[in-house]
Amino acid sequence: MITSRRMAAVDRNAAALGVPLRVLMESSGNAVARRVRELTAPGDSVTLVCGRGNNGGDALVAARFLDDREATVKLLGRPESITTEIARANWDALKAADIDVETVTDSRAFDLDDPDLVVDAMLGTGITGELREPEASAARAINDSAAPVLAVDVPSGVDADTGATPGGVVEAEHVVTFHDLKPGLAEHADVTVADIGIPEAAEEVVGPGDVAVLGDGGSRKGEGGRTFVIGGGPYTGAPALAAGASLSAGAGLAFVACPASVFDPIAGYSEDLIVQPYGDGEESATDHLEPEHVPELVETAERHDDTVILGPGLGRHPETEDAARQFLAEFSGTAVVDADALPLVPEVDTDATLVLTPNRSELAELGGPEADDLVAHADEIRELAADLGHTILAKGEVDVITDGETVRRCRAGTPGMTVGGTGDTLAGVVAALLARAEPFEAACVGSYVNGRAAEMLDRGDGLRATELQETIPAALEGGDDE
Ligand SMILES: NC(=O)C1=CN([C@@H]2O[C@H](COP(=O)(O)OP(=O)(O)OC[C@H]3O[C@@H](n4cnc5c(N)ncnc54)[C@H](O)[C@@H]3O)[C@@H](O)[C@H]2O)[C@H](O)CC1
Ligand SMILES: [K+]
Repeated sequence: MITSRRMAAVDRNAAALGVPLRVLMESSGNAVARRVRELTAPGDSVTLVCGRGNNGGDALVAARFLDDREATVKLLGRPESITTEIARANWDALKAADIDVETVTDSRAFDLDDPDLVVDAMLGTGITGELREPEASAARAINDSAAPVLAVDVPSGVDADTGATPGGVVEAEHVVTFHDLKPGLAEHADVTVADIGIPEAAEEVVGPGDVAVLGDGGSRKGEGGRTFVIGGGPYTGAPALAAGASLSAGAGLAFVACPASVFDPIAGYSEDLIVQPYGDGEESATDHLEPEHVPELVETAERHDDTVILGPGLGRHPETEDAARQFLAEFSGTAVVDADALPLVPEVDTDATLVLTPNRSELAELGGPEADDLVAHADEIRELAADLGHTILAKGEVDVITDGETVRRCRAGTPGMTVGGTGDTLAGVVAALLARAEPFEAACVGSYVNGRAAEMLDRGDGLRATELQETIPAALEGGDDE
């Protein structure tokens, strides 16, 4: 089952893999023609009623494959009003081949004759709201006719995602749909799912399509969230990189909560970060996170609905580990957990929603496989995510991302990314995306955007993590698709 939003992502990924929509439409049209042939005999009359979008385009292709049937193509509207380039190209191809085509400009004059089969290619996944004219009149004429109907992709009038038919629908005995079943077809009696050659990788490998549809799911696009990094102590660069990258990826504000002893260096890296030291009222400034600091951190993060990043540069002082455990036990918001905080996750019961971003050794410490090739062990990583109840983004040459059910892989990135700090920027990007996407999607797109940001720098071995902050915005815009 596939939603129209996911389908849009997969289409675009397929194009990036060298299989553009025009090629897919050729397969769709071919599949429609095959089904027409199964439902009719040579010489039978078939009327193809075509809308002006790609749903109509599918039937324009099908007509080219139907020379042994009496095919009549009716375009609803003027050829100039065809909305997509590929549908127009297929219209031109029909005309060039001297195949008979009719345009219906007055829907009151829409006449179906009495064909042996009607192909309903008026509207597919591009419909919004109730059927409008001329499609509404044409739908009535199709329903009044005694001819059986084969719908292309979905019966015109139905919402492919919900099955809703707010303004009437073509009553189709048969449906040929593409790639995968649509949720709105679940109740339909005769649905043929046609393989149109979308490569499996378009679904399983994160690509530009995943980035393109981000924010289309009713999420809070444009409202930059707040990132709250709990890190620093023995190291200072890591929390600053994570916070900075989250700003590059759209966070509105980025805070770093750190031990007072490292306030100066962290605050000195960038004027964009808001640095909040803890433990500065003590006799000598704290140099690591301790359990007594935790209640205030939890309270601050929850009060502002911040996305937390727990771990960068935190170190492994036993008191810090206790504090991190306590944070996880008390916090009920959303967090990315990275670095030294990762091994503590399996030890704690938490209500928080977590995205874990382990590298290979941290993955093993979490209880996952010890492996160089993460893809070969994707199933074990999925089981680990299911056991822990959190999303895992396992970092390797190819990243493996899983929510315990679905597994995707991401191969964006460059060999130069093995340099220190790129994991911190990744945590920052994922945290920013968590303000506008579900955890699994934020992890997938975060992995892709961090990798694309490195590819766009084109620095080879001289890559520095600080530089990624400059190309993350463009990578997220999806400009410069592969
Ligand atoms: N996704 C794929 O891999 C493939 C899909 N194919 C087919 O393409 C359609 C979707 O095409 P699209 O151009 O996006 O939309 P439609 O043709 O469904 O409709 C767009 C058209 O309709 C107008 N419109 C919108 N709402 C209404 C309405 N309520 N009443 C009247 N008119 C309406 C809108 O203005 C546009 O002009 C998909 O279903 C597949 O059939 C390709 O085959 C390639 C592979
Ligand atoms: K249709």
